Amino acid sequence: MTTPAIHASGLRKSFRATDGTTVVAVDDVDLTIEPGEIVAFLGPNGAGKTTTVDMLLGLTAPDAGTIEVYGTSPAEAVRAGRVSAVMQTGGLLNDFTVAETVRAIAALHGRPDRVGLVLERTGLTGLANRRVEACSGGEQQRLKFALALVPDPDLVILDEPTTGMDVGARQEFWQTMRADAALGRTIVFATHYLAEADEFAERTVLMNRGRIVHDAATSDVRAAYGGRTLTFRPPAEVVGADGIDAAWLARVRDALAPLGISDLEVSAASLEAAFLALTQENDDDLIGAAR
Ligand SMILES: Nc1ncnc2c1ncn2[C@@H]1O[C@H](COP(=O)(O)OP(=O)(O)OP(=O)(O)O)[C@@H](O)[C@H]1O
Repeated sequence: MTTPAIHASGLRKSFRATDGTTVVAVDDVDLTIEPGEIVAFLGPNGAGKTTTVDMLLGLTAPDAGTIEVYGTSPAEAVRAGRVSAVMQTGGLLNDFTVAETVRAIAALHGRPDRVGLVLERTGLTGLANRRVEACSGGEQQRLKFALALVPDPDLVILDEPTTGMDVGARQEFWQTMRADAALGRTIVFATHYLAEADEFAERTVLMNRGRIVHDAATSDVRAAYGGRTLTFRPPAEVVGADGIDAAWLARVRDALAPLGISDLEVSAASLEAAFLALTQENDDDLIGAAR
């Protein structure tokens, strides 16, 4: 049996808020991730994604529960170079160039041989001599990803890596990630963006209020909860500038009526519908935050 990349059981973490109340950030989370999986942690603000990621990386100690990363403690796995992270904020020195940054981290890891390769993998070779402060937000995140790849880790954990990027930069970032994941690395990422889970992750772990409310193949999440909506493509000749020809739609409704179908709506099934359904079951109040 292979050792799981991550095996966490009964994880709990609470914080004391400034008003003296206790916030349960992570509440009894069990999670096993096998080597080679690509997993999205999806959830609204405050769901507990970052706290979970911090515990997986050994940055925060759980109040209760156990975590093993490749059969050892998270801190040991990080020290051994088996796990790397791309965090939301900070971590880069503005005065360094891209290449100097990668060289400095490679020296720390004793892997100067990896500099050229990781620059190339992350599409940064052409920007090697650009100062960090002159790089766009997307380029800086790619640089962080390059740094994470220096020790050639088995597992990369990314905490909302594309926050603040425009659509183009996000796509570029994920293209880089996708190319790397194809080489067999295990990837776990936290995101607010449903589209990112949908496009990139084979498995989606949906968190809300510190708990895992759903954990399944991303396609199953959609099928189970968003799949109630019927969609189809009408023939081109009935679609005009104002939408679908009303008479044609009426014929469709008449044809479906004998099948017991009513209130037919033409709208795309989406992971968003699944997400809203799942978090609604868990807590109505947080739906606004998820949008
Ligand atoms: N250091 C801390 N002190 C007090 N409360 C905290 C601390 N860290 C997290 N929390 C609280 O724990 C809960 C979970 O936060 P966490 O950052 O893990 O959620 P998240 O899903 O990553 O949210 P976001 O998407 O907004 O980053 C929130 O209510 C947050 O306010």
